[in-house]
Amino acid sequence: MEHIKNPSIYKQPVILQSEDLTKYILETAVYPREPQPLKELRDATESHPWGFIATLPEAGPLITILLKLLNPKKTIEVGVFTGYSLLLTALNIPDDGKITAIDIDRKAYEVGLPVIKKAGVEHKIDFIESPALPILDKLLEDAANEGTFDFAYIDADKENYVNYHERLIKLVKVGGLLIYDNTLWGGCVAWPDEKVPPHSMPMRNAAIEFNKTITKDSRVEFALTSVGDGLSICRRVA
Ligand SMILES: C[S@@+](CC[C@H](N)C(=O)[O-])C[C@H]1O[C@@H](n2cnc3c(N)ncnc32)[C@H](O)[C@@H]1O
Ligand SMILES: O=c1cc(-c2ccc(O)cc2)oc2c(O)c(O)ccc12
Repeated sequence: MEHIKNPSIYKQPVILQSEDLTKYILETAVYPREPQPLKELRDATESHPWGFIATLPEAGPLITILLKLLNPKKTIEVGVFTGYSLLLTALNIPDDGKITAIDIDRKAYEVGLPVIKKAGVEHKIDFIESPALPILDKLLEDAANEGTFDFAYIDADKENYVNYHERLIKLVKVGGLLIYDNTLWGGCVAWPDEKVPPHSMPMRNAAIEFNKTITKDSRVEFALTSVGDGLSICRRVA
């Protein structure tokens, strides 16, 4: 992750503003039911200097239920890192389901890859090492790709969420889901500017802009949930 210069400044408060409540949820309802491969991948990620940017395990059960309901055959992920959300998806789609997984950092993906292989789901994954926008644009050059994805998970550079949405809304079918992570940015979205640490401003402002854009977007139903670091769940309706 050479593009982020100082990891410590990115650490943020927990969304629930209560360490106790977060601990309660994790210990009561998340860790006891977390599939072993996901636990292993989380352990492998702990030694990574950027380990804290992985999708929070609190988000796992909700995403799992949505995937089970949707039973997606064709999915796309923007922002893989070591693969927590990727493995979660791979474990919860059918055996012939496919995930196009895009990230600029193959090294981080390789941290989780042995766990993904051991879990027997690597055959579902097509990992592409690249910035995501040109890949999405390339997919859209072929009209046959429009409306073919059942599910998209977006957890990359927050400043590009609006740009990802404009492309993914065309790639995901009507009835399909798009889930965006970090859309409450540690709660900072609700704070006055002067309370927000300067290093948090760009991503906090990007989250505010994204939430405003999606609220106005009549092509989706939209639930902004305080799960994990804020999960925006969008269902394409038009
Ligand atoms: C927060 S992490 C993803 C976490 C992942 N979903 C998980 O569960 O561990 C963000 C990832 O986005 C990637 N990224 C940043 N900018 C990107 C871009 N323009 N295109 C593709 N990936 C990008 C980073 O390399 C990083 O691995
Ligand atoms: O602290 C972060 C930083 C990111 C991040 C920064 C720059 C990029 O190009 C991509 C991602 O992402 C995070 C994240 O997804 C998270 O759940 C917590 C913290 C951070």
